[in-house]
Amino acid sequence: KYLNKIKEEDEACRAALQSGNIFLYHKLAPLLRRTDSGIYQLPALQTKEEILEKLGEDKEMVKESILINCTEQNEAQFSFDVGTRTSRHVIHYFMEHTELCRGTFVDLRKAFFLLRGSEAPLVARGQALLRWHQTNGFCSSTGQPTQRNQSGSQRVCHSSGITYYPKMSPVVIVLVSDGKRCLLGRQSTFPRGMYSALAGFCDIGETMEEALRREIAEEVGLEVESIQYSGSQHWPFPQSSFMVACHATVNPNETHVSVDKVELEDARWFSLEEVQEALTIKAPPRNNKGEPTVFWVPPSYAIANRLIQEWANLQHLKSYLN
Ligand SMILES: NC(=O)C1=CN([C@@H]2O[C@H](COP(=O)(O)OP(=O)(O)OC[C@H]3O[C@@H](n4cnc5c(N)ncnc54)[C@H](O)[C@@H]3O)[C@@H](O)[C@H]2O)C=CC1
Ligand SMILES: [Mg+2]
Repeated sequence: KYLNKIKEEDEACRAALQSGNIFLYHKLAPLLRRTDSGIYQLPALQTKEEILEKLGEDKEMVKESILINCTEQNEAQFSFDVGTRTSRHVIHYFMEHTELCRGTFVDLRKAFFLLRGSEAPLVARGQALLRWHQTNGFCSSTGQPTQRNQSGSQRVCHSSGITYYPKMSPVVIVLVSDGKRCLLGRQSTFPRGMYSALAGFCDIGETMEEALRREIAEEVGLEVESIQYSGSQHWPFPQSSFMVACHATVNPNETHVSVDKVELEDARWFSLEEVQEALTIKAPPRNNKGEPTVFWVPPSYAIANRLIQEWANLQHLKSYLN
């Protein structure tokens, strides 16, 4: 309820910013802090904190922070990008003096690896909102500048009256099984050796089930028999996707895979043993060019990993019951 109030009411949001927590980014790379015990955290700065005082004449720009969420104690959480409009000397200051807040700006993919628990989705959400504001400054109907509300939950073109809201693209991600094996594929842009569940963007007007059946037919030429919903995830790469994750089965007598080579470099069936081995790999061994040398699957922060883990667990349960 409080979150909704500060999202909608500019005055309440300005007040919340005074005592709220701010997470810093530099050109969309979040600031992480390494604790003495070697754990990485997302430092929550306060408006009055020394590092923000250093914004000097740009200090007013902290008001451009975007509301991300609020804690259970009703502390508002904001994201602020020091690398976009702040003047050059301030950016210099941040890049030179990040040790002041004992942190460094790191690429979001790396941050996903380093952070634990709820901080990874929070940092992704903060970045997604900053990115949306940075790329939606103009109305696509009139070409006029759009104005944000204080929280950043929307932008309005006062000339056309159009209100724009932060956007996500729905994607269906599916782990196909024939009862004994599961189907994984890789795009040529994936790191070497990494295979994942098949995914695809939903077309406008499609249901999730229709998108799933179409994607599996297009990418590997298989006909899905049954679908089971597993979970969902906001995915910030390369832009905000809303990942809907499902398990699906195919007829065990109709498992011939015909790979669409435009979309995928390879797709094939994997046994439980192969999958189990891959799930134990935290960091794949690499050759002297730095390329992974074994079959591995996406890390635990990706919903693909959860699908694969669930499938392996189910196979275990089935073999136990037999
Ligand atoms: N979180 C996870 O575990 C995983 C996430 N993913 C994500 O799923 C997404 C979709 O997977 P793909 O196989 O690449 O999709 P895809 O099979 O639909 O193919 C991508 C193509 O779809 C078209 N397209 C249609 N609508 C689009 C839109 N709104 N945005 C961008 N392209 C659009 C483009 O031509 C693009 O080249 C990717 O962004 C990928 O990062 C993929 C695998 C695992
Ligand atoms: Mg795809």
